[in-house]
Order: sequence, then structure tokens, then C-alpha cells
Amino acid sequence: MTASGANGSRTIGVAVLGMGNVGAEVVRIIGENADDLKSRVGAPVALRGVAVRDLSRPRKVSQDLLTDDPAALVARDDVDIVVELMGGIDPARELIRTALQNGKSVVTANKALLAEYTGELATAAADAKVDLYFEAAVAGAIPVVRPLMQSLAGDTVDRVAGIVNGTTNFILSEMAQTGADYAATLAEAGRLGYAEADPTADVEGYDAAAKAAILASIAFHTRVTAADVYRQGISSVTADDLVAAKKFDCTVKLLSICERVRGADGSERVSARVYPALIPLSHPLAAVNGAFNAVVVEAENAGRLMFYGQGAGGAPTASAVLGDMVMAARNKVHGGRGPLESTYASLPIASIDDVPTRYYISMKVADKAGVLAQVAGEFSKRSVSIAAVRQEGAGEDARLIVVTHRAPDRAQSECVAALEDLESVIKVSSVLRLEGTDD
Ligand SMILES: NC(=O)C1=CN([C@@H]2O[C@H](COP(=O)(O)OP(=O)(O)OC[C@H]3O[C@@H](n4cnc5c(N)ncnc54)[C@H](OP(=O)(O)O)[C@@H]3O)[C@@H](O)[C@H]2O)C=CC1
Ligand SMILES: N[C@@H](CC=O)C(=O)O
Repeated sequence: MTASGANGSRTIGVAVLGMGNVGAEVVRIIGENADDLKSRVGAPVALRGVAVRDLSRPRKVSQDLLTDDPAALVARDDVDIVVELMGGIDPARELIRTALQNGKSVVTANKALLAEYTGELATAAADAKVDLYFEAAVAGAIPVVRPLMQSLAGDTVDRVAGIVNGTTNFILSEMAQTGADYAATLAEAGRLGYAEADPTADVEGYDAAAKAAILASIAFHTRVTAADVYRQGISSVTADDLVAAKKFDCTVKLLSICERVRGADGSERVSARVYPALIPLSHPLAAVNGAFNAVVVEAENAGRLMFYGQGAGGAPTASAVLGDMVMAARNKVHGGRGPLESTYASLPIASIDDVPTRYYISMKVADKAGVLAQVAGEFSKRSVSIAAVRQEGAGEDARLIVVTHRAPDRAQSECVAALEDLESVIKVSSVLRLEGTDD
């Protein structure tokens, strides 16, 4: 802790690693709100330095605060809190670990790192008796990590599900509402500061899976990593899927679903999964558009809670970072610490194969008698019952759409594979899971 002033007031030194979409907004707010931050923390907060890769780029911060040596910045004695906004695993992992080991609290928005290494970093924080906060790592501006870790600490959470990636939600909403082009909308998400440095993380669901791992770990007191999360992105969702969804009074959203499920032996497990899903237009998540996110939490005693707000972008994410920074700074000034990682439950992870899901399958079929019976036969063989069938078009445009009842996901996907082998099915053109509906 940096000590200064005869009255015992101390200055809290902050190092910001990264000055991109989020870091630039954090630096701006620290500069603009210095007086308010001082009042809220109970001591002045001083920016000691900002680490970037490219020193030659123009930045809205005094040149003498900039450095391209983040390790040296983190090591400074007058730094009490390290705010990591570089992204990626290396060198962020080592910088954070070193900071924690040296008694500095850390605030990070780096979900990719946390989804792999929370255990290691939380242990370093606990050993050094400092804070590791990461509200901004899930759903941008929306407070959801702290409510789960603190407000609901006395309840039993059964399910945390929602839209946690702003980029893909922006793309899917634009495609559904205006018929916008996928690639152009992704590029726009990059310009608006929503997308990751490598947007594959967004569109292939890695970012949402990392967030699901973080949410599931907190909600179920179990260490869940990104590898435990079943993941499917939106790159295979077509404009036709969105048009077809509308005909069913549905829309398509990339959902992250974390829930307690029962294994075949009745034991409790954690299912964490990310996929594009068809949801009814009447469902609250269907109205979440653009870069907005929403997370629905179901807890035994609290019931259903819904958190909604901007899930990506520099300023909204910076708001969550600043909230954590103020908490960490208050703890430095007044003593105390935030909550520790809780993994006492250590529930096993359920395979997607065993989780009951519903499928929506659209296929191009031969226009001849008996097709429906053949298709229905494949579902019946695998004990998957059909909830609705729609036949559309004729001749070369003949299509069959099947919606199933809930059944283990393995049985559903085996039905799809079998349909692909049927002579009367020319092409299975769309397969989406259906969520937010009763069976
Ligand atoms: N953008 C968003 O909406 C959200 C982002 N996040 C997370 O916040 C973090 C930052 O995201 P974002 O601001 O969008 O990322 P950017 O890519 O816009 O910014 C990254 C910054 O880190 C700097 N940097 C990267 N590597 C190094 C290095 N080795 N040494 C020094 N500086 C480095 C870059 O320097 P330079 O400028 O010189 O290239 C840049 O200033 C990520 O973990 C992201 O996942 C979380 C929630 C929302
Ligand atoms: N790329 C992410 C940024 C926030 O986490 C997203 O689009 O949600």
C-alpha cells in the first residue's frame, strides 16, 4: 500500500494493462471522476501507468504514463491495484499471478484467462490475502458475478442461462430484423468495440463458453473450465434459419445455459452448454437485441431473477471494471477482502449427450409418398417423439420440418445422422435446439 500525507490518508496506486476498447474508457473515467472516486474509496486514486504494445499510437493519456513494459509497471511499489485489460492468456496470466503474489489486488475482464486459470489465480489471491475481481468478464456492464457470489450466497442456484455475448447477439438481431449480411455485421461489431481481438472467439462460441464456465463455477460452487462447456457457435446459422424461425413465431439466439441436472444414477451434475437456439418470440430473451445481454438466474428461494443491460463495448464494460476497482481500493484503505473462490461442491460435469433437449430440424425431401413415415420411423426407433411436423412446398422445393419433444441429446443427434442417410431426405438443411418452451 502506498502511504502518503500527514493525516494518514493514503493514495491508492493503479496500473492499467491495456488501453484498447475497454482500457481507454477505464483511463478516461479514472481521470474524469477523480474527486468522486476519492470520496467513494476514502483516499485518492492515482493512475501510476498504462501498459500498451505500441507506444507510437496516439492515446488520450499523458505520454509519461505510457509504457510497453507491463511487468515493470506491475512491479512498482506504488501500485496497489492492477487492472488487466490486455486480453489473452500470455502474458496476462503471469502478470496477474505476479501482481497477486506481491500483494496487489487485481481487477480483470479477461474471461478467456479466467475460464482456464481461475483456480491458480484465486489461490494466489487467497494466499496473499488480496482481491481478485472480475465482474466485467461476464456480460459487460451487467452486475451478475457479484449478485451470484454475494447476494445469492445464502440460496441454492439451480440455473443460470441467457445471452452473454454481445457480438453474436448484435449479428443475429441485425440479420433477423433487417436481413443484414453476416460478414458486414461482424465487421461492424468490431468497429463498435464489441468483438474480441480475434472475433472467432465470439462467432464460434468460445467467448460465451468461457463466460458459461465462470458463471457455472460461481453458481454451483464447482470448478468448471471452458473445456467442460459444450460449445457451438453461430457461424452455421443462415439467413434462411432466421426466416424459418419467424414462421414458427421464434427467433434464434446464442444461449449459454448452466444448470444442475440429474445423471442416470440420480446424482447431481452440472451441465454447461452454449449453442444457437430457437426461442419463442414471447420469451423474455427474444426481446434482447443488439449488443445487449440478459441473464436469468433461478434459485430455490429467490425464484427467477433477470439481469439485463449492455453486454459489450468500451464504456459499459469500463463501468463494471471501475466498480471492481473501487471495491478493491476500499478494501486496501479500510481493510477487508472480497469473497473467496468457493468450490466445495465439486459436482461432476454432465455430458451434453445425456442432457434432455428439443430439436428443430428442417430438411429438403423427395416429393413422394411415404417420406413422412420414413422420417417418423427414424425418430421412433430412437424413442424420440415428434411434437410437430410441417410439410412445405412441392417438387424440388418440398421440405419437411420436424420439432421434437424433449429427449437425451445423443438420441436427437443420432436421429439427425440417420435422416441424412435416408434416400428420401435430400439434405438436412437446418438443425437447431429449441429452448424456452414446455415440452
Ligand atoms: N470489448 C468489450 O466489449 C469487452 C472486452 N472484455 C475483455 O476485456 C479485455 C480487453 O478487451 P478490449 O479492450 O476489447 O481489447 P483491445 O484489443 O481493444 O485492447 C487490448 C489492449 O491491450 C494492449 N496489449 C495487448 N497485449 C499487450 C502486451 N503484451 N503488452 C502490452 N499491452 C498489450 C493493446 O495494446 P495496443 O493498443 O498497443 O495494441 C491494447 O491497448 C479482453 O480480455 C476482453 O475479452 C470484456 C468485456 C467486454
Ligand atoms: N466480445 C465480447 C465482449 C464482451 O465480453 C462480446 O461480444 O460479448
